[in-house]
Amino acid sequence: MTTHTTPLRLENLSVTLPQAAGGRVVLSDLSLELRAGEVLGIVGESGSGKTTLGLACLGLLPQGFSVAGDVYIHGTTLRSVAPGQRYRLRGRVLGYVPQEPMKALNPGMSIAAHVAEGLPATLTRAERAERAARWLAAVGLADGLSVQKLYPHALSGGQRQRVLLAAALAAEPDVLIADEFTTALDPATRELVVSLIREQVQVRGMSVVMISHDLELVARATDRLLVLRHGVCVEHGETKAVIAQPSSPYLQSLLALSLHFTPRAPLSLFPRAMTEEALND
Ligand SMILES: Nc1ncnc2c1ncn2[C@@H]1O[C@H](COP(=O)(O)OP(=O)(O)OP(=O)(O)O)[C@@H](O)[C@H]1O
Repeated sequence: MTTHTTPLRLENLSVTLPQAAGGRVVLSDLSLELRAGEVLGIVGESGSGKTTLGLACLGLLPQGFSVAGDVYIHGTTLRSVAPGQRYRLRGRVLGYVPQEPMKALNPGMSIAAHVAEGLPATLTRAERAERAARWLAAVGLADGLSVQKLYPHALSGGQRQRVLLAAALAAEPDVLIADEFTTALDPATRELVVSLIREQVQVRGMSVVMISHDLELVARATDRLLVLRHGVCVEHGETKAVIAQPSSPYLQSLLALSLHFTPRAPLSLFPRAMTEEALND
């Protein structure tokens, strides 16, 4: 979609659980704007409302959840799009990498079919296969063409997570909502997929909502940070500034827990006594 409007805007968004599930407010009066080419990190403890926020942006909250306020996609409120039509936004406009790769893939669909789902209908069969293979390779599934023939059961959790990311990125979305998309990945693969996302941000101006428990990752991969607690925004601002000077006691304690153990410099594998320098002393 070629447009100069704001890709994603939330205006006083609140979400309440169905009465049968307790009728509790799980997201409270949230407003934000995500510009083209911007990466927004969402952090907060388990149950703070991160996934609910992602699903609300996609218009995919389960039936019975009530929503107050508005989600605007390129200036159009989701309210004006019938629930049955919202899937049309998936792919080229909104990309989604859900939190649970095991549940998100259809066991009866090949990997090729998953990646092809969000691609433009105008592409030929060969073009689809080529694009799918390219993106599967880009996320580190080296032999993209062979992977396409497989079914989800044949893949590990980390491979499934990468299939979901490849499927979302292959459609070249304006906004990518990635919910805990690195949990099953080893550190090298995590770096690979994060730099792939950053590349799409720079090259195409893709906007990203990055939901994660990994504060260290969010601190270096996002431009802006929003911290949720019990569904309420307790901190929101430029990532570097927020991390350097957190104003809420909650973020201060999260940072103390998450960053305290991160080594500031690579650790030497050997004690000084065993190094060449020490031997030559
Ligand atoms: N389908 C549902 N039925 C009942 N309660 C729900 C449902 N989905 C979410 N909730 C509740 O809404 C609150 C927010 O849940 P949400 O999944 O958004 O949290 P989260 O921050 O993403 O957590 P996590 O980090 O564990 O994924 C939680 O208290 C959760 O129990």
